[in-house]
This record gives sequence, structure tokens and C-alpha cells, in this order.
Amino acid sequence: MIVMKFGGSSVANRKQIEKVLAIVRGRAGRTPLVVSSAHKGMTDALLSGAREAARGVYAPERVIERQAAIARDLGCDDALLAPFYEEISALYRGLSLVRELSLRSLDYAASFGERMAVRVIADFFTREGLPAQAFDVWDLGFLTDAAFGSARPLPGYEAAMQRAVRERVPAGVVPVVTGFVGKTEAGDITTVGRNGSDLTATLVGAAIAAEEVEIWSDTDGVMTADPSVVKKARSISEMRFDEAAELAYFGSRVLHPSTLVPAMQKNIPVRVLNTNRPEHPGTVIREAAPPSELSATSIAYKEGQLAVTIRSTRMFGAAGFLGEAFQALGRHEVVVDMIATSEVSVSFTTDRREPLDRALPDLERLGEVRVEAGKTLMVVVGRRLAAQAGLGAAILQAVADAGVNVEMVSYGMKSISLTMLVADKDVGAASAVLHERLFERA
Ligand SMILES: Nc1ncnc2c1ncn2[C@@H]1O[C@H](COP(=O)(O)OP(=O)(O)O)[C@@H](O)[C@H]1O
Ligand SMILES: N[C@@H](CC(=O)OP(=O)(O)O)C(=O)O
Repeated sequence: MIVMKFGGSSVANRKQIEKVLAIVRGRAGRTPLVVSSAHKGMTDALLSGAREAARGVYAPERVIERQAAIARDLGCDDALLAPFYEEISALYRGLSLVRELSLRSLDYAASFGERMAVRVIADFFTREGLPAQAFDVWDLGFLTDAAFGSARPLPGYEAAMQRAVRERVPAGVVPVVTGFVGKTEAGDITTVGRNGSDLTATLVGAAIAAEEVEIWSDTDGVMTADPSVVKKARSISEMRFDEAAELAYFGSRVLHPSTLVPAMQKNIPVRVLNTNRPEHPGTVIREAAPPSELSATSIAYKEGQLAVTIRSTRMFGAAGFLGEAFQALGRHEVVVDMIATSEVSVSFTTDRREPLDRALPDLERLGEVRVEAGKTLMVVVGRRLAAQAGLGAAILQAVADAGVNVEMVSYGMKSISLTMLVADKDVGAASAVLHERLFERA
């Protein structure tokens, strides 16, 4: 079996879904299980409708009309999605009455995108002669914890999924399964997090021991930089799991940050492909990749970071200071990405304000605290980074030549990445110069 995940851009409208049909038809002999995202923009539309409702503005017709237009274009009967339109209206009505919006309600609202998309896609495939059946992923055994907005499957979900796929998917029928969503044992709808259908795909792939997971998007696989930012970005043919995981974590939107974890655990290759150019070989991500002649594999960045510095003379030669600081961060669930220390200060970055604000009183007991917003983590990923003398210096020199000030650097022993903290405004200049030096010179 193979898992084929199609993102929002791949199922945006009839034209795109026709491409998806041709691609899936071409893989029919490999027993595909399709995981689909919502049509592009639907999740955002559903969430903004819910937020509006919670402010007292009840207007479900916008999102319903958007979905209905796609369904109609695909020739689906209005009755197919009518129960969902009623449920969305009831939910928005409820939110507009209580004027409240919990993480749980947000997940419930967001879930409609995938639940409606799989139904119209399976219906269309079947009418076009490729027998298909829509499934909510929980009906195939994917039950999760109750961490709304970042839910994960319950231990043992793999066996439940294997059994359900065997028992519920008829032979010769392509299952079209919801990405992104899940359900708790108590019946509450959850999501695995924004852009999470990639993660659903690898979790499902790991559960059913798929021979491969394909992620179909709108670029020729994983590229040396975000092609929407760096025009000369080029496709990477092979990557190692750890390289791709690092890249995904540091903001490369093409893969959700946790996508590679289930694939790594079960050693399942992940192939990233382009729905608009299915003949392109894309990128294969697996445990081992042949040596590359390039110094680096790719660059990525994560904007909107907060840089925090705690300065204290108490730190000078004292044991335990860092321990206290990081215990406080741990207690308040502050996720730290990058750290630098000196004799009298410790600096780190994080991307969420709210846990940091909760930790501040504890940190202020340790020393003088300064928080600066508007920072970007720029990362260069590559398995040769640790081994190639002078490469780190060349990267920093390139950024300096572009007039960009690097405020922090992290370059660990045996590391496959070099991370720099720069101002948000410098992202364009830093990306361009790094790409030019690392990938555009012969
Ligand atoms: N290194 C990269 N390689 C390819 N795409 C990237 C990279 N970094 C960022 N991206 C962006 O990710 C986008 C694909 O992700 P997304 O919009 O979530 O697609 P989908 O709708 O398929 O889920 C691309 O259009 C591209 O702009
Ligand atoms: N539809 C969800 C999940 C997802 O993964 O979407 P996409 O594959 O289009 O990134 C979202 O927008 O967050």
C-alpha cells in the first residue's frame, strides 16, 4: 500500500482535482490510500467564520457558498454536503450566542474543511470511473488525545488502523481519508495542528506499514529555498530524514514540522511531488542519501521570533544559574529554539509570547530581562556542515557582505544545521545572498 497526501493547493478546485484523479489512477496498482486536505483557503475561511460568530456576527453562508461552488463544479448532488452545511450553521449559531471560542470549538470548526473535501473528491472519482469511498480518519481507527490544536494519536492506534483498513475498505476501492483531523475516545473532534495533513499522512503510513508516503504539493519537491522567496531555488533529488526534519522544523512550509518523525521511526521513504508536474521526480527523503557535491542542502527561515536575554552578575562562575532559568521556562511551557550563553548573560529565542509572558516574573527574579520582537531564525541545513572546514565562516561572511547583522549563532558539534538570528526585515537579503553563495556558484 502507498499513502498519497494531497495538500490544499492540489485539491483547490475542479481543475486541480482532475489532476489528482489522473495521478491516483496511475498508481491504482499500488493500492493507494489517499489523504486529503481541505480545498485551499477553506480552513482559514472556516476559522474566520467561527471567530466572527464568537464576536456576534452570524454569517455561515460565505463559507458554505465557497464549498458549494466547488462541489457544484465537480457535479456533486447538493444533498451530499447538506448535513455539513446544517452542522456548520448550528455551530456558528451556538458560537454567536455564547460569544466564546475555545480551542475545542476552533478544532470543531476547522474540521469541516477536510470532512467535506474527502466527500466531494470520492464522489467525483467514483463518477469518473475510479471507485472511491470517503472516510473520516477516526472511522479508520485514528483516535487522539484531547490536546486540541496539537492532538496526537493514542498509543495502539496502529493496530486499530490496520484492522479498520482491512475490514472497512472494500477491495478495489480507493479510500479518500481526511487529513488534519482526529477524534477523542469521548467523541470530541481534534486537529493535529495547522498544515497537519502531512503529519496525518505519515502517521497513517506508519500505522499501515505503507511502502511509501507521497506528499503532493505545488513545487518540484523540496527545494534549496522557498521558491516563492528565492526565484532561483532548485529541486533537491534526495535528502536524509534528519535534514528534511530540520528544514521542516525551521519553517519550510512544504512539510509540517513533525511529518518526518513517524516515517523515521518506521523507516518509510517520503516522496515530495508536484501535482502540477507529476512527471517531475521530486524529492525522496529516506534514512540514507548518496553524498551530495553541494556544501549545503537547503535554507529556510522562521520569522516573528522573540529574542530574550537574561543578564546577571550572579551568573559569573556560579553553578545552577542556567538550570534555574530553564526550569522556569519548562514550568511555563516556553519552547526554546536557540540558545547562547556568556559569562554574564544567557540569550534564547522562542516564538510564542503568551507562555513567555507567564515565565517573565520567574525570569526577572534571576536577573535583568530584555525581550526583543521582530527576529528571524535563518537556518542552513546540510550534512556536510560539520565536516567541511571554513563553511561556517563562509556562511557568516556571506550574510555580513549583504550588510545583515547576525545577532546570535548556533552551530553545534556534528550538527547538520547552522542557525542565525537576524532581524525580520533582513530575511530577503540574507536568503538571496546565502542561496547565491551556496547553490548558484559552480
Ligand atoms: N524548501 C522548500 N521547498 C519547497 N517549497 C517550499 C520550501 N519552503 C517553503 N516552501 C513553500 O511551501 C509551499 C507548499 O506548502 P503549502 O502551501 O502548505 O502546500 P499544500 O497546499 O500542498 O499543503 C510552496 O508553494 C512553497 O512556497
Ligand atoms: N487544511 C489544514 C491542514 C493542511 O495540512 O492543509 P495543507 O495541506 O493545505 O497545508 C490547514 O489549512 O491547516
